[in-house]
Amino acid sequence: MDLKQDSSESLEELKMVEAIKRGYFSTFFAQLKNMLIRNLTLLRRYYFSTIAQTIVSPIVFLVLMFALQKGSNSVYGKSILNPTTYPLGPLDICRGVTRSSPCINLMYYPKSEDTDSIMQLFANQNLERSGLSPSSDQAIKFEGEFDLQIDTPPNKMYGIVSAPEQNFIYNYALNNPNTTAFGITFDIDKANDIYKYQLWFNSTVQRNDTAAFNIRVLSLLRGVDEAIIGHSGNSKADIDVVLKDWPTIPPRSLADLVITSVGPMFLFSTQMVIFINLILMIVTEKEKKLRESMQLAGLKPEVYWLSWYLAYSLLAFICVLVTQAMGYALNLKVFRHTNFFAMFLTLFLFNLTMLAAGCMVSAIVSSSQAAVLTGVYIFIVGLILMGGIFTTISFTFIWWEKSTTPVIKYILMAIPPFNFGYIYICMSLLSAGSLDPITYTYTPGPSFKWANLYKPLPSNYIQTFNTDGETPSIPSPSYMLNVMLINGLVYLVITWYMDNVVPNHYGASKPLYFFLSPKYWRSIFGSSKSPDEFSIQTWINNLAAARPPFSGEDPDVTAERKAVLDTNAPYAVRIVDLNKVFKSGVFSRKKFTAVDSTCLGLQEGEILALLGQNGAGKSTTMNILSGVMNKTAGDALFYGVPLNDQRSIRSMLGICPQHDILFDELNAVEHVKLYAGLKGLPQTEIDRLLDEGLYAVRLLTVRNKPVRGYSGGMKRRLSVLIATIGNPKIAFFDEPTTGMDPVNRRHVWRYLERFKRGRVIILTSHSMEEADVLSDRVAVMAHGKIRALGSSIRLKNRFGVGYRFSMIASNLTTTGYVKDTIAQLFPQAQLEDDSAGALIYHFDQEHSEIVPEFISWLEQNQDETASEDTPTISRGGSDSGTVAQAGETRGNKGQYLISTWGMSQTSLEEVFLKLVREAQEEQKLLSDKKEKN
Ligand SMILES: Nc1ncnc2c1ncn2[C@@H]1O[C@H](COP(=O)(O)OP(=O)(O)OP(=O)(O)O)[C@@H](O)[C@H]1O
Repeated sequence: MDLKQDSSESLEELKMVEAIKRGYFSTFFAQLKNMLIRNLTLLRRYYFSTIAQTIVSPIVFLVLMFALQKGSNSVYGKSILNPTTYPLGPLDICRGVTRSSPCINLMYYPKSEDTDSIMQLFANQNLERSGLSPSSDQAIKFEGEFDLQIDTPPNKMYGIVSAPEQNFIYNYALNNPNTTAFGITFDIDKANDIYKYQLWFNSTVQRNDTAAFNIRVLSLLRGVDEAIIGHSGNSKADIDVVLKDWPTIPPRSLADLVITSVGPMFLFSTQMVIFINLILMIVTEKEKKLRESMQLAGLKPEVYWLSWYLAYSLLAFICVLVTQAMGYALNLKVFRHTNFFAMFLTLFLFNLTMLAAGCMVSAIVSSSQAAVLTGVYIFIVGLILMGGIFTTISFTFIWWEKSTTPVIKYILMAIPPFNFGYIYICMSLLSAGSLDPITYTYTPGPSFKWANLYKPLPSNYIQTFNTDGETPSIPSPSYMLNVMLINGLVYLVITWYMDNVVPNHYGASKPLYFFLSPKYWRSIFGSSKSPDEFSIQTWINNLAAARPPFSGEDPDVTAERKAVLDTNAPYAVRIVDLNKVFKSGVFSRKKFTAVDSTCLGLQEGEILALLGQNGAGKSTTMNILSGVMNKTAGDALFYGVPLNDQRSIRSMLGICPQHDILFDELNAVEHVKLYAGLKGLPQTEIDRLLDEGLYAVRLLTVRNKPVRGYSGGMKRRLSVLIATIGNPKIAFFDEPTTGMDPVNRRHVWRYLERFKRGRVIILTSHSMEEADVLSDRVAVMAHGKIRALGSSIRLKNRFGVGYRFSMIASNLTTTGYVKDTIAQLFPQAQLEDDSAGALIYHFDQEHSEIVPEFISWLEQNQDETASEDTPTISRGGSDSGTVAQAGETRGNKGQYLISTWGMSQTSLEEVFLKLVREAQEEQKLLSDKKEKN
């Protein structure tokens, strides 16, 4: 070993050891620096999510907050220049537990001459003030005695009655809640003109509006004070009033107030799990190219969407039923007292609409990371929106108030959660009851019937902020159901549009106005031009841009270029002047040609191997031909069908992509059934595939194992089998045997060899052996151009480096003699190697006629006995085509100059390397020239 090199390597090692031995903190900071660089690079690469997290997030939520504040300000921010006047009128008659149930207006104690007189006076003045006749039902009359027991609720409307004892008023109100509007206990010192009384009112009574600050209490106070003054005759009488609330006991039934106000938020959240999952499933399939793969197998996009939509609708259906069952089980009033079908329709339609919204998002978003992010965004925004709007019932109806700009209402109605929340609140108010937020008055709900869907909520349930006293004209729940239906339909239309115009993984998309093109509709409804109507000549004429041969182009490639333009040539596949130009970056104007004017004609039963170094343009060519990538120029004709008629072409294509596109959770049998089903194969053919097909690619024993447990080679074999399902007329195999062991590779070769009959196959490979064994013709690509084309033999003959002979001299002393003799007899032979008696000679291709003569010379000079135990030397690559070997019995022996010899012809690999080297030199010259200019 070289000492110098040895010592420098040791030095390097020492430095590394030193570096590793650095202190904890220096290592810590060095690692931190590297990880920070990595993380920031990742954040830059995932710019979509980075922008969403840092910029979009605060903007969206603050705008939302701002909008809610603006909505609220539009109510509270109004100046009230003409405030409403509230004249202090008479005391209205009481209302019982419900509006029409019996009640007592006023109960007083003690019963005495004074109190009777005061109450009588009060009744008279009140009647006068109310303008009612004494016989009116609305008049509050002085009745004196009260004829009911403490535990008997009133059976009619009582006016002013006296209580039989001190605690009667208190106990009666306690035993019969919400039946007595007011109570008064007097403490009168007539001698000194001191009139004290305690006024009982009920701050929780339903509908009686008797809270301390209520106008009814004021009316009563004023009336009683007037009566006292009238009774005493002294306007300066000392009147002292104490207000006291009734005792309260909890009502027998409480409103599900929390469920009313937060119900929309919670039911929205229940649905969002399904919504986010739908987006994730569809986008993940897009990201993994699984959808593309199924579409290549003939799956119609509309079927794809519908299949997901229906599958998730089923989940939504179950989710809604479980929600309702839980509502019943938990005895929630909003579920129990709402018509089952009305609730089901509302929940299910909301789910369907949200699923349509999910499809729309999936059509726009391309990565699973962005999908989750978008789903979570929608969830949070929806939650805030629902929290902001529906937790205060008045906000539900504010949008229909005259003072609210109608445009806000229309914007909100474009969002399904808003429409759902509105319907839910209507149901809830009628079924779960409601509580007046100002008076804390509970209103029980009568229940929500099917007919209520078609009627706006009764005005007494509508809570508003408005100050003009007008009840807003709100829509019926069925109107909002229709709006939700329209939401869903609009989302589905946007899904269809976006699915067509948003570029797929390979950057292919339709123009923004695609739906205006009759060609699009023809392709959907299957009336594309039949091959008979199609004129190849016209097609070729339209491709007038077909380029002239490149300077220095190989004559075989040029000949092919001409041949594909010949309409009489019996090609099943014609590729004419195919081009693909990529932009170097999103914002870059630099362009890069990945496929450069490719022309190829393929006949039925032919396998063409596309060879080329990494990045030569093989996969790009395959992707364009498969229709997943848009071409920049040129075209291809498959059995008379042009490339843009993808629906027709896909029915005759079989594709094995470079990277396995398989469903991890499905096994081989399920894959075969899926793709066979998409191709519409009969059951007998599916059964045949499951037996013979899986056997041919050696997957029979693992056919029921999920693909996630397959080795790389197994996955590849399954991909090969899938590409052959449905007897495609044309099949593309992009590196079909990569990662396979030699045994399985041979099984696949045998399978493809049988499969090629009556079809056209294009395969790419990095295995020269594969190309040699399988292909009828080989096309070598470099820098997007086809450099050489022809059978493997032809390429070897045309581009081969000739023949190589290796030999070992019979002993070391004869080596010099052998060399001299060969130099003298065969001056064309070039000595390539000479070490320890082993000689390697090389004949150029143009001297191939001398080769037989040289072989015969070697045979004559070989020591037969020595050859038996001397290993044969063969050079020229593992796949070299050795045509002769030493050790055979020969006739006339010469001087026995050599003990053994071997010969090899140029391998395809050498041809390939030579062509690639030439292409690289050419490319370098070209770029040097560009740089100089
Ligand atoms: N979507 C794309 N955007 C930009 N450049 C691309 C895109 N796809 C491929 N390329 C570029 O086009 C060139 C050809 O790529 P292609 O995948 O066709 O090569 P290949 O011959 O199949 O290579 P390999 O043997 O490694 O699969 C490469 O330089 C590649 O970087």
